[in-house]
Amino acid sequence: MNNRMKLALIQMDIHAGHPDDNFERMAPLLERAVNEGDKPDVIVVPEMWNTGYDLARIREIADPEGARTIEFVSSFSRKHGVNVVAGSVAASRAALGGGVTNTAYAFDRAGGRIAEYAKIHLFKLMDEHLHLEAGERPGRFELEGVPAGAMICYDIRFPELARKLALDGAKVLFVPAEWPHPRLHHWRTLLQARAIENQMYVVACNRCGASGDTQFFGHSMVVDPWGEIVAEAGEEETILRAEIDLALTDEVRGRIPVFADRRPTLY
Ligand SMILES: O=C(O)CCC(=O)C(=O)O
Repeated sequence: MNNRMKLALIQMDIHAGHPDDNFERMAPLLERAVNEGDKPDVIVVPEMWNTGYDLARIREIADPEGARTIEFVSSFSRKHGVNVVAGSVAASRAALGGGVTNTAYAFDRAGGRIAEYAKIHLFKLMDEHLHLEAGERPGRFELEGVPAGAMICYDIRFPELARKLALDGAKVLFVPAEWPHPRLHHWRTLLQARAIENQMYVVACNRCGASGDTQFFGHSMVVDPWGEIVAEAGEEETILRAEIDLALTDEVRGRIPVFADRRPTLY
């Protein structure tokens, strides 16, 4: 992959409460991502794409131990030799007495699972805390030698978590989301802020469409370490493509030495 990384972000609609439908929708979108245009190095998909936010039925419809998702995405990655940051899915856990986590996975080109992290901050405005179990570990991983991190949706409101991932070396932050109207300005501003303050790429894949009264605006985005928007989708279902140059992270970190200038003993 050298320093360049080709990205394909699948900004898809999700049918809340219907995992079979969502697996059926995801399959052709993944195929399009690798077969149309330049083959990407990394595909990224949104948050909770298997179930959507049918939280009242989440224990019933979640993927037991993430097994279906793992098999589905891993075999796709292996077949096409592509990395996939597999968004997040609702996964039920026998170890949590059937409790459900909002879990992100990543797979390498050989289909190997290289990351697993569950959303740490549950979003009370949508009652997540009443139905889901919170994750306990940050999502730091390596993607073909590139230090990376993942933060799911609401987690991006917590700059300490992004900073921790950056201090642990992350140069690219992947953000799977289901971020709705009317908070488009929060979404765009927070993604740019996390990129600027941590001098890293932010690759954010949001869903589009509607669930009940909630409208999701899409606007999946790739932001560079200088805070410039490299690519941004509109509100429709689409595959957003971008190519990033990871050398820019070191260059920007050299230009304004934020990490060297930190004074953590004071805060
Ligand atoms: O923080 C927000 O405004 C949106 C968060 C959200 O929708 C989520 O975490 O699912």
